[in-house]
Amino acid sequence: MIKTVDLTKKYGDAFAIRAIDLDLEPGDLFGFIGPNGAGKTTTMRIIATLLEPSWGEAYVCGHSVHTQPKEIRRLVGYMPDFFGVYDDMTVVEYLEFFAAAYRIGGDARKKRVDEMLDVVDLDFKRDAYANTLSRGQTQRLGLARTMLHDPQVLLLDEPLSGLDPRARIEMRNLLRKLGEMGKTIIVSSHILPELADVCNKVGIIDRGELKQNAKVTEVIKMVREHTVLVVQPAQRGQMSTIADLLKDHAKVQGVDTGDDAVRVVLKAEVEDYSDLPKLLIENGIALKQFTEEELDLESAFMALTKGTSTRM
Ligand SMILES: Nc1ncnc2c1ncn2[C@@H]1O[C@H](COP(=O)(O)OP(=O)(O)OP(=O)(O)O)[C@@H](O)[C@H]1O
Repeated sequence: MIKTVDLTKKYGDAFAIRAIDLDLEPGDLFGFIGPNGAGKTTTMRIIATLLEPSWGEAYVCGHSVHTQPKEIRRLVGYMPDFFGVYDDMTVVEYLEFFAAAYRIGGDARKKRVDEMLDVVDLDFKRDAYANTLSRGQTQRLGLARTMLHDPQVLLLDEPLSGLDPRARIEMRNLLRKLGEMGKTIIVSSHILPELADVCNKVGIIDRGELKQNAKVTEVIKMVREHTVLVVQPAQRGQMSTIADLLKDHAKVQGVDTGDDAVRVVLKAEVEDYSDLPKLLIENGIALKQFTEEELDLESAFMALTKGTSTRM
């Protein structure tokens, strides 16, 4: 559905994006994550045919941005990170204005506008002036406008930015709903955890280069250098015995005794650690918990974009 090959944009000597290869299938909800200035907007604007690449290719449904931009524009809806709404228009008038620009006329226009207001849950504001909407409502209005021509592909630039927690949840639910409608969506953010649970794939971009591009669970695995086990005995008094038994084990890099569990950091190359619980049980320890610690997404993101935190 969306494919980019060696996609590159240079401004002077500086690379805004460098050799980006993406391959998204119909129905993918792709989280495009990176710090400010990483190249997310540049990539999306090229796919939307609003910007020409320096070299490389981008295809939407097999159409090339170089040779078939018109076909692509019909298929794509692009929502920029900031857009203005007109002061003197109500929500309905605003959408009807853009529907007219898409040459949707007559009854079809009214029907389409009503459908979009329903999808983004903004019907209750239909007669309100667009400039009186909250940031979350404005984003939803922007999304409705982006979808007026029923694009199969949505490119949404930071739709969650500046939203309060409640509006964020609403927008995430809306993204899920659009995914279920079968749209192929690229949604950008500079915060990985905020998107990870709605997207099926994520790409992490830093300084114009795509660092990781895979399913959410795979990305976490890739950035995880060491497996960490959380070991909790049935009896608290046995924590120090666990630490003593494991600290010099050949597969263990180190142990860290906490309040109610021992964290065991395995050596980087270790994959099979099935002998460790066996060893503990043989030494008379009843285990309440023996699990891999989940790597939180914030740490994963920071590990992948090392040294760029000052640019965020
Ligand atoms: N017109 C331009 N002229 C020169 N440099 C540009 C231009 N547009 C973008 N850049 C540079 O290209 C790089 C990528 O910018 P881009 O806007 O794609 O990043 P981004 O990931 O979308 O960031 P943000 O989250 O801040 O929007 C940045 O270093 C930016 O300064």
